[in-house]
Amino acid sequence: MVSLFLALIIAACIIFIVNFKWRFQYWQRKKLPFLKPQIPFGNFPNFIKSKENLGMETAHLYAQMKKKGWKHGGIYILTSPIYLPIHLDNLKNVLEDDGYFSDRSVVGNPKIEPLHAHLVNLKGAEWRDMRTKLSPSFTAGKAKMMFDIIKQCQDCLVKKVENLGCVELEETCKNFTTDVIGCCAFGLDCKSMQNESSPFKMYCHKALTKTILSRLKLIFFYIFPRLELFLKVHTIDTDVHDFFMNLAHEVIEYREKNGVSRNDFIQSLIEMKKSGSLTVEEIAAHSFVFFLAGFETSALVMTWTLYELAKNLEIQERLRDEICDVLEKFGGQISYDALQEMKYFDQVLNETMRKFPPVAFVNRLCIKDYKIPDEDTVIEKGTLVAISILGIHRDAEYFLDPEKYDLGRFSEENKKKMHSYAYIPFGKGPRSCIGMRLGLLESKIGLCGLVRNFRFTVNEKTPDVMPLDPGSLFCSPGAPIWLNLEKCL
Ligand code: HEM
Repeated sequence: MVSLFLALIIAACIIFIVNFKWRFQYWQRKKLPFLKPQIPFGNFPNFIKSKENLGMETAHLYAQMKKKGWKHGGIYILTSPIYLPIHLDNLKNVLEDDGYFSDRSVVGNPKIEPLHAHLVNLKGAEWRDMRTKLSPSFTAGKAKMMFDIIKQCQDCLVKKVENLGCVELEETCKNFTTDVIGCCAFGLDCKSMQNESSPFKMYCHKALTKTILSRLKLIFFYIFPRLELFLKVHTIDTDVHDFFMNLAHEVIEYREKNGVSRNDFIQSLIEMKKSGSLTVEEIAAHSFVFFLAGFETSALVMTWTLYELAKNLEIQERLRDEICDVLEKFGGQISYDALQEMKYFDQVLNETMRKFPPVAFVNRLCIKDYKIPDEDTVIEKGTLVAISILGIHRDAEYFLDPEKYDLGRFSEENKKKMHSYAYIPFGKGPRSCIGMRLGLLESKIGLCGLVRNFRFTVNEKTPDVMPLDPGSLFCSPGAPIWLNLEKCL
């Protein structure tokens, strides 16, 4: 009996290993160079064991392939094959080729939870129609209209920190971007946003808090999307889902009943509803994506910028001088036009997003068999594709001494020489970031208020070397960044 049991266990182990070995030969069978995977984690052992940030682990894989001189290669997450383009031409083919790679592999199904029916998740024709409908809400003119609302949030931010002496950056910047989203995307009153314990802030926090179990669930259904639909899996807590849905319903009803109109994002969606092109549920979903896609990204741009400015005091001084000089020309008032004149500021933001792209990698799903030009390999329908933005941004071929924070890379002259795919913090091609202008504007307004008013230095509580957070899907700091701040006279 015991020996039968033992034989069964041994047989199960053999089947398990053979199965893995067979699956891990996928790229070999496809004649694509590949990095050796590890049973059972594939090429992401550290991310799955929560020891490394996903974006950073992908960047390491990119660097290994680059070192071997490959133009592209195959990797695996668990047993799922992922195609990783390295050469910028291969990358361009994926990002521009709308007919083969127009979808993302995402977790969260609109048929199960309507709040997921937003641009990041939508696929195929549904995505294309929605992108066309929403694009007019993200023009420079629309961003400009939101300037005053964001400026009020900036005033609150400056007030909040002025007597602190020392701040933890990420939390401070996230508070600001939550205020911006509350006001612009959900039409909340700026005053209500000053309340630290507002239900909006509480639910935003809850929506983003990920337990180990929920992270594993995300990875699992990211790899097996069909199972997610089959099992009708919920990825947003019901109370969070209901809160954001009800909030959108209430704001729309209030504005429609009382004839209230404001220069915010939700207003342009309400106008679309009036013409019959959006439903209330869709408005809720798009406001929600403003939060999901815009909150952490913009907060990270601010966080890493202030961190680098505190470490590079000359750059900080020069930036402050530019801000003060330009504002003097504009009567001391921060305005949309004044911000456009701050060219050194743009260099600072660009270099921050080069070194710390908030979205460190993007993914695509191959929707039709794709033959790689001039090669025998066919990327099969259903294959995941990863683009390592962090890997490209820290590639010494495009950015010499990539760890250095060097604004010269983004001088007018050097920008002209840069390959257009070597710097892609907002992605590229038809699915690139629709909120780019808003994200930049929001970060610039927040930073402008802080740098104009305070001198920042690194506090001793901040570690010398800053890792990335292994628990975050973004390029987030792995430890609290504390800065001292001193009021500028
Ligand atoms: C500085 C801040 C931001 C950065 C660095 C950033 C970066 C990105 C990146 C890398 C993508 C993926 C592009 C791709 O897959 O090729 C993306 C997509 C997206 N972003 Fe942003 N983003 C920022 C701010 C915002 C804001 C404020 C919004 C507000 C609405 C937003 C909304 C979106 C949406 C809706 C998508 C999906 C677009 C589509 O699939 O059609 N982002 N963003």
